[in-house]
Amino acid sequence: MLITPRSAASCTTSTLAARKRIALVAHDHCKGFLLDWAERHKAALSQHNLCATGTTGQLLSKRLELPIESMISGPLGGDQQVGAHIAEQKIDMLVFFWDPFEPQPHDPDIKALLRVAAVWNIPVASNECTADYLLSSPLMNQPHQHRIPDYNAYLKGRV
Ligand SMILES: O=C(CO)COP(=O)(O)O
Repeated sequence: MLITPRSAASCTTSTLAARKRIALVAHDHCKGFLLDWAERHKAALSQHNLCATGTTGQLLSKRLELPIESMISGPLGGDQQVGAHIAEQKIDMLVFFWDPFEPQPHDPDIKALLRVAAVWNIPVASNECTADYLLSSPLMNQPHQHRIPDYNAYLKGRV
């Protein structure tokens, strides 16, 4: 039996530019890993536009000395802010070292962020190894067409 993706009818494509808009996020026990990873990849990251949740962003800009747009701190709404930017197609890629060992007070926000990243089909790295693979992809520095929800068709079907 051929299984058609449920959302196939309401998808379209969009192009991720060669210069990506990358969001960087890490939970407290993972911040050291993200900072070390980002420092190792500073040259590659400097080719892109970077943003981050509040604390992560402050630490990263100190360490990397690169321009980084810092949003609100995660527990105060930063995950939601990043998620909103993804839904608005203002963020192309998410590197989120979330902590698999610690419960977080803003767990619903974290789930929502990861969900919206899946909805908008952007590349997501949730650990260092995947982040290495992502950054070494040839697609990092070239335009890349990806499938996204067709919002106009979605609305048309609802009103
Ligand atoms: O809590 C976070 C992600 O869920 C990260 O927030 P901070 O970068 O402000 O610590």
